[in-house]
Amino acid sequence: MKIAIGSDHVAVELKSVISAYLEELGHEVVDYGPQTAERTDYPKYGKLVAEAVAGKQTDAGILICGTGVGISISANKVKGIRAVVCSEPYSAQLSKQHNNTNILAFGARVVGSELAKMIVKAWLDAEFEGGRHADRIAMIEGIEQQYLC
Ligand SMILES: O=C[C@H](O)[C@H](O)[C@H](O)COP(=O)(O)O
Repeated sequence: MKIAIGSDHVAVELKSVISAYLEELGHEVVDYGPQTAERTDYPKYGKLVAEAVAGKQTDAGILICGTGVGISISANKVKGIRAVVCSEPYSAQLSKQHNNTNILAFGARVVGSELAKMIVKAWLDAEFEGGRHADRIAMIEGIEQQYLC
């Protein structure tokens, strides 16, 4: 898979660890920054990765900030994005199986690198189940049509 990754200043180091892990798993990684730990603003990188995923330049996205909250909220403002913030693998897995999430987020101030890898693996390995869940995604898209231009 081709995977977009982005963070803010808090998570530059964890972004490198996760990028290397993704490459070990055989994925192609596109790094949307930042490249240094100089203080910056997570909405910029949430938007860049969300646009890559929504525009189908990449198959999926991973976003990391201090908590994963701000950067996932930012990504979710882009039409077509279903970003989830997780701090354990179970929610990551179910977010793909039931909610067909296309961006995974987590917090560098919340999870360590080994737990982050487990969360990433659970998310990547899971598959959307469709059926009743597809009906609910269609309902989410209905809300999006109403409120996002
Ligand atoms: O949701 C926001 C993230 O956790 C940010 O990483 C955090 O707010 C950055 O805070 P600071 O600028 O104090 O490092």
